[in-house]
Amino acid sequence: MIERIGQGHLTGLYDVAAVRQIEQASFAIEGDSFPMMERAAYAIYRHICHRQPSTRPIVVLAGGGNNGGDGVLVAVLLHEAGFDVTLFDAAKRPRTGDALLAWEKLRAVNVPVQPAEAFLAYDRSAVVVDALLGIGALGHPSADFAALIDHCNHLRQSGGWTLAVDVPSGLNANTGSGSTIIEADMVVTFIVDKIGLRINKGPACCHEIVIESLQAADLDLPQCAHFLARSFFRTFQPCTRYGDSHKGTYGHVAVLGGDHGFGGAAIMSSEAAARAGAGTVALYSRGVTIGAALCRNPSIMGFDEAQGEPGSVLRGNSSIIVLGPGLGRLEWGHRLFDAAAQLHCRTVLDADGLRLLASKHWEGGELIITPHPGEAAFLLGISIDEVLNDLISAAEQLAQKYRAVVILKGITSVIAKQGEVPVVVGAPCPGLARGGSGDVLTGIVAACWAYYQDAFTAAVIGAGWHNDAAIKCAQEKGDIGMFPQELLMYLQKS
Ligand SMILES: NC(=O)C1=CN([C@@H]2O[C@H](COP(=O)(O)OP(=O)(O)OC[C@H]3O[C@@H](n4cnc5c(N)ncnc54)[C@H](OP(=O)(O)O)[C@@H]3O)[C@@H](O)[C@H]2O)[C@@H](O)CC1
Ligand SMILES: Nc1ncnc2c1ncn2[C@@H]1O[C@H](COP(=O)(O)OP(=O)(O)O)[C@@H](O)[C@H]1O
Ligand SMILES: [K+]
Repeated sequence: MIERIGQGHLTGLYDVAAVRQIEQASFAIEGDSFPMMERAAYAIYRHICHRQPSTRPIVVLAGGGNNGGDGVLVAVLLHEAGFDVTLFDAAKRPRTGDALLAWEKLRAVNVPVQPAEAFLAYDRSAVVVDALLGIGALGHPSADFAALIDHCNHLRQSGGWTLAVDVPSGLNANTGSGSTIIEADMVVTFIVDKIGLRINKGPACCHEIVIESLQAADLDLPQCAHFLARSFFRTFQPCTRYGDSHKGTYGHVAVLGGDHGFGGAAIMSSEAAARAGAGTVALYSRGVTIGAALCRNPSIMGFDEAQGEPGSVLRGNSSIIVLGPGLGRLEWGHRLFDAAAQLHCRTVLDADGLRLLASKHWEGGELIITPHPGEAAFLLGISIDEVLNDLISAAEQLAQKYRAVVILKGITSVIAKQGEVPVVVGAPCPGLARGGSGDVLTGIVAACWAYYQDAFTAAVIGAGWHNDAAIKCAQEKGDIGMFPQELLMYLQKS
């Protein structure tokens, strides 16, 4: 189902081990490894000519490995083309292999070279080519490399432009983690798209990613995940409606929650379900919350405890329940959680619902759970760092442990289900980094579930749609100016 909806928009994300396998196969076929480094350098050179054809000076930061070797060859090409290029040499030991061959070429054409430390005093507005560390980096950058990275980021803040070769230095290409990382306007990554560029801190450091396959061998290796690019939503409008339809066609969403003090969460979730196209939406909450919800959105149905049991807000077994936003962890929340489980309906579980899930056994309907890394750590009994250092595995473990479809939320979100390749969706949107964004997500996902029926499809489309609408909203209102519920007005903007 996902493949059908993705229609070629789902691309593979690979880890370093896979890249190394492809690399070795390619070298064996070609009988030499240096031509691939030359193709890598030429690809970078082309992108610089295309994107920065100005007379700005160009700085190449080159480490001692093959990532640095790429940078060295880029410097040669730029120098020969008449650019004002200086290479800062950060190698700590004599180069070997292809990196040495590259260095010999550089020496033959007299590219200006300075020691890496001199870069720390460099203050011109330049194009910086980051070729310090690539997929061979181990652990955090050494202190001297971290200083170079910090200075590069400082220059960028003052008007510079940074292109990262293969991977922004300091970013772990497998986990997307790192302490001091190059912020790259453009990352030209080689052979395949790498998982670390798309999760955790990766997306915030890679403002644009270009993949250059370098004519590498075409091996059929397992992907860590698929990536659903934002461009998907340029041509795909989720939850479109049909002429031959009625409200029942688009399903019923029942939001249970909104204890005293947290009513807004349940209101936002129900409003999101309605705006994302659910045929009917009901809210079961405290009386005061119902009053406020109906003032904002009279199209939803509101029921408080005095009017009956939680089950009274359902419309048959096909209803989708949202449980968690504003649920609280007091007796009221516990009771609602237990009552919701008894209803055996498909359930989107978030926030306090997840905290209760960790301590109670869920015997209710099929689940989509939407933890952020803190909640994921709690659910798995591990630390947040352990979750962040392997988001894909954390999402997969959650899917297995709770027999659920999982949306592990973050700057990008990882969607996992047992037996499926996980999908990464989204792009950075700092405007979403505020209370309520997750509540809005639950409502959108519930409406998608009612529409698409398949939980994994609903989770992928719902999470991507939420992110896409938020980015459009932020473009008009600004990251500080946007409220989570306002993104709902952008669910249908192209
Ligand atoms: N795949 C391909 O087919 C192609 C690959 N290509 C390119 O090769 C790149 C991979 O090259 P690679 O394997 O030489 O590793 P690389 O990233 O340069 O790192 C090793 C160097 O970093 C250093 N170093 C490590 N950790 C460090 C730390 N924490 N802090 C500081 N320093 C640290 C380490 O130093 P050492 O430990 O030796 O002192 C050594 O000098 C790949 O990303 C792509 O750009 C292209 O040519 C196209 C074809
Ligand atoms: N910087 C960011 N870039 C992109 N998405 C973000 C960012 N910060 C938060 N989000 C998204 O916003 C939502 C936040 O959810 P959550 O932390 O549960 O918020 P709350 O519980 O307060 O509603 C998630 O969907 C997450 O993916
Ligand atoms: K790099």
